[in-house]
Amino acid sequence: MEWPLNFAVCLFIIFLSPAILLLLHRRKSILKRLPPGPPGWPIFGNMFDLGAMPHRTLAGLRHKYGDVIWLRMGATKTMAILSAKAATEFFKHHDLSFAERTVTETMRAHNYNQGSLALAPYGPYWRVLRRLVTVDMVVNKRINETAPMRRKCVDDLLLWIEEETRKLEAPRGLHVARFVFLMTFNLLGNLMLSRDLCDPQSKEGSEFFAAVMKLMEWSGHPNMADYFPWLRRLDPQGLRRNMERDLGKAMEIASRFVKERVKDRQVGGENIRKDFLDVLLEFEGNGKDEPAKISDRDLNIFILEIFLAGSETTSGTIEWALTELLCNPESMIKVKAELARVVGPNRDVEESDIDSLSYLQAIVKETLRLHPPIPFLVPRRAMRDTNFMGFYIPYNTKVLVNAWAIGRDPDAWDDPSSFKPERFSGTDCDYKGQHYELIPFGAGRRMCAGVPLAHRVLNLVLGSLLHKFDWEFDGNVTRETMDTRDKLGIVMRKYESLLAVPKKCVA
Ligand code: HEM
Repeated sequence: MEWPLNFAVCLFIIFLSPAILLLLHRRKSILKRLPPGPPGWPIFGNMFDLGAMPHRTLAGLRHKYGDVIWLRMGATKTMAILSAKAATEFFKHHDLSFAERTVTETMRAHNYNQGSLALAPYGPYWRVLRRLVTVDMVVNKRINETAPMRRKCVDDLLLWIEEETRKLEAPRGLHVARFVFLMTFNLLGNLMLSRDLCDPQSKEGSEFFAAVMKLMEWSGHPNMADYFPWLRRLDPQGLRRNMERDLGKAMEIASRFVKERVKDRQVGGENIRKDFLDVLLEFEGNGKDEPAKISDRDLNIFILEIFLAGSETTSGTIEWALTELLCNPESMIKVKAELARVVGPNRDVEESDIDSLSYLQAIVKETLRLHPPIPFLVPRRAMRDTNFMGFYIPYNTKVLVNAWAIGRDPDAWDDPSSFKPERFSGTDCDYKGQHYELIPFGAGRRMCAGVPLAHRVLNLVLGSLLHKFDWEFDGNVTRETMDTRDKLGIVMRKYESLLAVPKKCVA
């Protein structure tokens, strides 16, 4: 009996094993299925398919390919996430697998990416900096202590606007975002270094401002070397060279600020003030899995980082909020009525008012929903091969989370393209990283570290501009003819800067 049994087993193995192998192979290739996406060109892939507004083009591709799509940008593998559902899956279940950043070629100048919190590899150094920012710098207690300083920066802003208006013979539109940008620069300068940087008297301040503007310019340019790594040495557009030069200058100025401070601390003791720079200088790590001190080079990089992260993003948001309010006068009337009721005519808006200004907060949320300043967040990168929503995402894939498309996802929002701050009334939906349909600050481990600060600054500045002035369109512009296109550089801005006419409110 034994022989026929063995024979049967052998037959079974001979005939069935190819079938089993075939099945296993098919299963493996199903598991290795990449997300769908547009076919692309030889060598260049989809590089030329996305145009000047990639956030909009990609949002449009969702109808054809679905919530998650695959792109080949030159030699770079890229996954784009286009819906609130896919973003929820990404941040809830796969945040760790994608906790690394993709670093562009320009940001490797002077090894910036190694010292930067936003770009640092996901590891002990990132953890130290992140803790310093979220626990020691922008924690509510510390922000409360610095509220008077922010109020002063906003007072300066209102004064600059008044003075500028007075200089004009006839009422003409002002480039509002430029003033807000300068104010934000001073505000961050005071938090970080306890000094105004856009003070006409400060030579170093204006040099520093000019250098940071250059960094923004170089880092916002699309760079061929990011798509074809073998072009890195050639640097065909010269962007890396420009960045090396201007980043070098900016770091040099930052290092002067640091040296001055170290001297001050030696003379005046350590308790004269406590700004972000003091926190960094006082840091003492265990020297094992974290550095014992923050190195001089990393200090300089960190200082720059705060300006890069916080200035354009804030001023761009205020510009969009004012634009939307001018185009939606019913919302303008409502928010001014709220300010009149809560703050009244005889005093300025304070940060302590923000909790009572729910319509103002809804306007900020609605502005960030429609116009997230960093529409693809800061791109992530797969730390390992990952199975994401049934697709195989190989190690090192770059991930673009399209916050712009997600904020306009018709499955998550009613009438998604309309500006309707009322949609937030009676809901707890906000941008603090728990509601994946609203992620202008990202979500998960690498979410914006400055949210508590940005939340206050945006509401305080917008509330103050609206409380102090009535705003009108410039010249012949109407809500129908107002230009509402956007353009993408280091952040997404209004294509044409808003020019608006301020008229001082009469009490
Ligand atoms: C309107 C204002 C702002 C917006 C819209 C914004 C948005 C963002 C976004 C989208 C990210 C990437 C998040 C992700 O990848 O999931 C980010 C990261 C970051 N932001 Fe902001 N930001 C703003 C203001 C600020 C301010 C004022 C600061 C400074 C205190 C700041 C500091 C940072 C830092 C340090 C990171 C990197 C976090 C990390 O990689 O761990 N941001 N921000």
